[in-house]
Amino acid sequence: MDNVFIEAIDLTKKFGDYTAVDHINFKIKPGEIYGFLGPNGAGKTTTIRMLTGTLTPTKGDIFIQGLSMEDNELEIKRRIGVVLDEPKIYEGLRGNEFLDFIIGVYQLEKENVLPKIQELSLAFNVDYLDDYIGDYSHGMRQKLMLVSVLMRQPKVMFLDEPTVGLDARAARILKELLHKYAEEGSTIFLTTHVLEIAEKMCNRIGIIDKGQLIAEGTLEELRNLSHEGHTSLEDLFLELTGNEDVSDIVEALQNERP
Ligand SMILES: Nc1ncnc2c1ncn2[C@@H]1O[C@H](COP(=O)(O)OP(=O)(O)OP(=O)(O)O)[C@@H](O)[C@H]1O
Repeated sequence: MDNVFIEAIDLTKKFGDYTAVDHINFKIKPGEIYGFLGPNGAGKTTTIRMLTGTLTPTKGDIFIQGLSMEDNELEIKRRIGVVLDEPKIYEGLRGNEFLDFIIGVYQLEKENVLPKIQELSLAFNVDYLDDYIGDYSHGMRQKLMLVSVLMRQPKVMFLDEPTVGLDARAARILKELLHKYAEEGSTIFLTTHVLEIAEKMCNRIGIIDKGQLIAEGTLEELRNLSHEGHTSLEDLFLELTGNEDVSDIVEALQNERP
């Protein structure tokens, strides 16, 4: 168990009669950047919410660094870092007040963490820490959340659509940083529906569709799954999720133009 940082066993979430996540199993090791890929409504956010302890599964187990979520939710929350798609942060605080708050909550040593804040702020062009969060754009909030998580260097990180709202420069910096953290032994679980991101950032990819994990592997392994000989992740993704006939749809839409 000790060489697995994130484990989902038979993970299931039902909302009423609807099964949003359907008996999912995976194991993610230290040093892996695992991309969780799927079309809209496939169950990515629901899965990440269960893995981070904000949503209780209907069935199944979660282990983070060998600790069961059921018995160790608080300790797991202390250890992990989470950046959600729509960061909900205190609008009435200034950026640096929010970071101070996080330093207090996690009882971090200021002298260790302040240089990291400086480094990360420089990397992500976060030069607005004196301003109120309420006045930030989505991308500015996203970058503040990234600073607040990365400054702690958690060994297990969950990022929901991490590049949405980031400009090209910030997205590139994030990619480089995640690779560096993975090389140092951290595990990163990220969701995306941007295939290029999965292709460039992740060393293993799981594809979820209608709540089920329909394929998993390195890009190379996934390519070998293609019956049609697809080599691009985009074509492969469309083949596996049964959405291959998009060209017909696009053509039909073009024909509808006045
Ligand atoms: N609280 C909820 N109550 C009822 N249904 C929900 C709830 N949360 C999610 N769902 C449903 O579960 C399914 C999976 O949603 P989820 O947000 O996990 O998808 P996703 O893969 O993250 O999609 P997207 O890429 O569009 O963000 C959807 O059909 C959604 O409508």
